Amino acid sequence: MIQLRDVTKRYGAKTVVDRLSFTARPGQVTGFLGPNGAGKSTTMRMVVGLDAPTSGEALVNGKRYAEHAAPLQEIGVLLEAKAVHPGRTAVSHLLSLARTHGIPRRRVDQVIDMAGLSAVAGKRVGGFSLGMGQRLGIAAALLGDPGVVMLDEPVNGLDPEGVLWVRNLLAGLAAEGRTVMLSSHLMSETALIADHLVVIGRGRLLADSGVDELVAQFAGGGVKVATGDPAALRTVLAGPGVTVTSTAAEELLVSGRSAREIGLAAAAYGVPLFELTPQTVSLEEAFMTLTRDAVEYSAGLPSAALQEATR
Ligand SMILES: Nc1ncnc2c1ncn2[C@@H]1O[C@H](COP(=O)(O)OP(=O)(O)OP(=O)(O)O)[C@@H](O)[C@H]1O
Repeated sequence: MIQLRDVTKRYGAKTVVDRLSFTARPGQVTGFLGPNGAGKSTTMRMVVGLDAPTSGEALVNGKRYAEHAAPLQEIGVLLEAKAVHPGRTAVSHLLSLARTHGIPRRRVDQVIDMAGLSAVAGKRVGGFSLGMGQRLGIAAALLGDPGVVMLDEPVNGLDPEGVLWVRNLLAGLAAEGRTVMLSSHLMSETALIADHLVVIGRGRLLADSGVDELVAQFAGGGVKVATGDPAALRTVLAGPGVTVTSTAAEELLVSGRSAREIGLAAAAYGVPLFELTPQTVSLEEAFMTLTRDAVEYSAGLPSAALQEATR
């Protein structure tokens, strides 16, 4: 489990993480989302003790990272811009990591296999593509067979096959009861991988809920109904909490009734329907709505953040 409790991080006068609290739970993949500069990497660095919170605490399985006797066996991480000596081979890199943490050689072979790196295990890392480098980083994160896995932008630079591989791998790790957290700035992609989403903007928590709930929250766009008799349907549906607007000659937009309720009411009164479509917004639209005031720079008009910074 990863727990953030009221964590604030300031660099000089700039608050990068602002009283952030959330929990990434075992058995789930938690997507950690936010636009560029939202504070995701800083938060992850605090979880593994690479940065210290100004206030609050970041805990891994109930303890601060440094308090664990064998942290690599507790939490495996992939952080951006991970330094691997380019002259080393994949296997020598993993072996040296394993040796310093008392991990047996056979585990190195296992993670090389899991990461699909067997064919290039003896090749120098300097010649690796971005995707192979990501796979090596993920292999290193899994080396200690940790109960918690935290990956910063793991699908960055991966081709579709690589993205699918990460998705299956993380789902498998969560199914084994591990805590899995990954960061991204792409909500639609993350929603396919994650069960739970934590969204931040300018260091603040904007959403912390299941993927389905978050989608439902933003899907409140009503139901589009096409009918041969709009006037009759309006009469049939009229009632408290129901709003009906006309969008075209034979088309209505209904709020306050589900597609099922509308269909049943129309059938009961013999009103013909040609279409019944719940209006949903795309996840990317939902994400932009959520983070609109929290992006550091947006195309065209300066965002609130930029105006503040230049004030
Ligand atoms: N050491 C530092 N000193 C000063 N400011 C910093 C430092 N590290 C990060 N920041 C600032 O903190 C903010 C959050 O950065 P962070 O890298 O955590 O965001 P992020 O959500 O991971 O963004 P991205 O998706 O672009 O990687 C940015 O404005 C960044 O410039």
